Amino acid sequence: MKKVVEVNQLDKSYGEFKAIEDINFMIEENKIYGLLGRNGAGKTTLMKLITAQEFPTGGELKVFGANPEENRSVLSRICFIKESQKYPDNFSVHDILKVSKSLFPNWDEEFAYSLIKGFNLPLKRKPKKLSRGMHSAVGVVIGLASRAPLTIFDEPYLGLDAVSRSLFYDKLMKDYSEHPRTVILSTHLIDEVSNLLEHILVIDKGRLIINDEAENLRGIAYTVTGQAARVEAFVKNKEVIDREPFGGLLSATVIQNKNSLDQNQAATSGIEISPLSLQQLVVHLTKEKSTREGAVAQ
Ligand SMILES: Nc1ncnc2c1ncn2[C@@H]1O[C@H](COP(=O)(O)OP(=O)(O)OP(=O)(O)O)[C@@H](O)[C@H]1O
Repeated sequence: MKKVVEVNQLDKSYGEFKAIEDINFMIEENKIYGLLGRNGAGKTTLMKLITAQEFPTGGELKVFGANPEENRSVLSRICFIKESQKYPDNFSVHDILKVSKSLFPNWDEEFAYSLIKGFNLPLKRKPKKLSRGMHSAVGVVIGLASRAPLTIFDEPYLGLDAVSRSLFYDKLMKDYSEHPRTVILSTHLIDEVSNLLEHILVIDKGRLIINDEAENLRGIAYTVTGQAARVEAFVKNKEVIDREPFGGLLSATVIQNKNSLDQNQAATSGIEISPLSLQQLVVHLTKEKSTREGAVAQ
């Protein structure tokens, strides 16, 4: 297993404010990572550190085994598509593709133009004249066609409609299976992409609170719903991360493997057990009243 990114005790402060605090993780080659968290959690800051657009104030960061700062051999292997990516005003979409081709050694011209067609992008139009969704689609095309060994998408689809987002996910999956590479996808549309993601990193207030395989997370939390007293009895001694009462009913969210939940007891008490989606799990773990920081980080 090759390490693409290694982060040890990483800190990034802006003056007194700690945007990233004591983060440790590793990104392996040829996997799709989801970088998730609330607004202002520190996701973009972390991506900027990895791509050497910002510099750490503490700790160690290695990308492809080296410090990425002003390191051409590292940076030439990265494609970072940012939310609201900027392009020169006088460039047409065609010009942007031409420059991209010269920047990315693995660029696939044919793939790029097939994506342009798929997203209905007008080649001669300048960025200022593109709709918001079209503007995002240009970034998506570059990110995919770059085939960069480390491709990072930071909320790449502002304004992209559901059809175009679905096209993005399909193309990403298909191309990734034919040309494996490492992808980091930061998004708030977690349910939409949860099937694509193989490993999940969740940041909350600058700290890493989840670092786990998506598969493991799919089975760690359940919602238990039923008559309030029976639910309370059922969840006694279990780790409850949320309680939502309504009328005489209670919906409690527990962190527990379903296999170790007593299905018979649930059935006889008229309790329903349903798995929490990745999005619900992230919401539960990062909402304000949560005091679970660090609880599930490895
Ligand atoms: N240059 C800067 N100077 C001061 N504070 C900054 C700077 N850049 C980012 N921050 C702060 O660092 C924190 C993390 O910001 P960041 O952009 O990394 O969040 P994010 O997780 O990407 O959020 P979003 O989901 O809203 O894009 C925020 O509080 C932000 O205001």
